[in-house]
Amino acid sequence: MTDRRPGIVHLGIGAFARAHLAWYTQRADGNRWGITAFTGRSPDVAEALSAQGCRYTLVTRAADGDTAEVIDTVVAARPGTDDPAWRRAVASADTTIVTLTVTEQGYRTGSDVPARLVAGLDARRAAGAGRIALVSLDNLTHNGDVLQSAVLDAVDDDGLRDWIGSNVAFPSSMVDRITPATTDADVTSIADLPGALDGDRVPVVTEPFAEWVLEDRFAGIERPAWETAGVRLVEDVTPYEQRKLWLLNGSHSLLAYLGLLLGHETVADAMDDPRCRSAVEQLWDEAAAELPLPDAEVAAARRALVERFANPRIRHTLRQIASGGSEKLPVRIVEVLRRRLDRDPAAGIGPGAATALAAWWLHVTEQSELVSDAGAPGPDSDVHDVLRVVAPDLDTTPVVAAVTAAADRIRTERRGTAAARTEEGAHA
Ligand SMILES: NC(=O)c1ccc[n+]([C@@H]2O[C@H](COP(=O)([O-])OP(=O)(O)OC[C@H]3O[C@@H](n4cnc5c(N)ncnc54)[C@H](O)[C@@H]3O)[C@@H](O)[C@H]2O)c1
Ligand SMILES: O=P(O)(O)OC[C@@H](O)[C@@H](O)[C@H](O)[C@H](O)CO
Repeated sequence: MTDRRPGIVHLGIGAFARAHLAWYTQRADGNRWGITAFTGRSPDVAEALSAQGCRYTLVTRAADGDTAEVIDTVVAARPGTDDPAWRRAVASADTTIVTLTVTEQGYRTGSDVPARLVAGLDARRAAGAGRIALVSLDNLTHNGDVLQSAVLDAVDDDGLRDWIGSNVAFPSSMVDRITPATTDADVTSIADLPGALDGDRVPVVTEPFAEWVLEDRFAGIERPAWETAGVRLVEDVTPYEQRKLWLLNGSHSLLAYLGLLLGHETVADAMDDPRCRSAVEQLWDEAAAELPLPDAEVAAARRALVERFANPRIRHTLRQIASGGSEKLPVRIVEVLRRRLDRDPAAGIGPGAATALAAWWLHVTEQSELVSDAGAPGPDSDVHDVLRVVAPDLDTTPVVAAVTAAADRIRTERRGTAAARTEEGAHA
């Protein structure tokens, strides 16, 4: 039995929530809070976690070695299909926080996430359980506002809409900790690691770095003392989320598409390729020009990213990051470009953004077998089809010319890579 108060309900208990939310909650001083976790789709993680008492090993993987700790903040794990349990958990007076990691798609038209939240909130209103905060931990701009709109769009009862307006807070947050999908090799390799849970089937491997900036919108809502664990509570999360989305996630997407085209498998491999690295630096220069932050802070974030991306022991696969580009590129790349052109229409698209869009175009057309993205244009797409999906307002002659030229350069680099491989093969 746990002595933790089951005050947090989480939807989408994947690797990230277990490396971030659960870890921060374990480190917080004061009352011990627990998480009732629901999977977003497949029940597998809930079943595996339940089979081991919901405890699991968090492996912190630094460039020079691993450390392990057992996380015990998840107090129950349920399949997302268990609707009665979901309603009960959200309606419980113990619960004051609902957190989500449901990917970018979870907020889009066609997702069932908003309706599930509304069902839970309706049960809470009926139970008279009081105020609650819904906290998105997904990589979206103004994720709290996006979540609020998605929830309100799914409500068709005016009384419930009014209740949500008075009783539900939607703080935005910036979350950061590179957490790749756990591999079978990870499961095997932790068996002998001191501090690991015996026989763990669902460990999580993450990097040493962690950051969480959270809007302080919890008036009348109890929450863990996350600030004692290093969480920064702020009035406005905007500059922090822009720093993270435009520098980290933007370059991740660029590395994913360009790196896959040039034959790389992981972020660290791609970062080691001067062609990818110089495109990343160009993209960062373009983002830095639009960021409302002191130069020194941006420079420090860039230095930290070089070190984090180069960690050779974190196998963050480009294929994982490449998924869902049609949802990710508008937020990570196109938003910066739009601001650049608004500020100075003569500036044109920068080389970093042009390379990122060109690489995505070639990814969807020349590597269609790797594409995992329902919103992506098909394998016969031209540059206009690509822009129509991620930047319809930017289908202009200069943008088309720059993206086409960048695509030509990448094709030439690909031919160079293929020729070098053939030659290496001949000499082997
Ligand atoms: N992994 C990271 O490094 C990282 C870092 C920061 C933020 N995030 C955010 O967390 C999200 C999840 O990452 P993860 O590493 O835990 O992935 P994961 O694949 O391990 O887990 C994803 C979870 O989301 C659920 N899900 C996926 N699509 C859904 C949908 N359309 N509707 C409802 N639920 C859905 C899945 O069932 C699963 O429970 C990311 O998309 C991102 O927004 C991840
Ligand atoms: O998790 P996704 O699929 O939204 O994006 C892939 C990565 O860019 C992302 O997970 C980063 O690793 C993460 O945002 C780091 O904090």
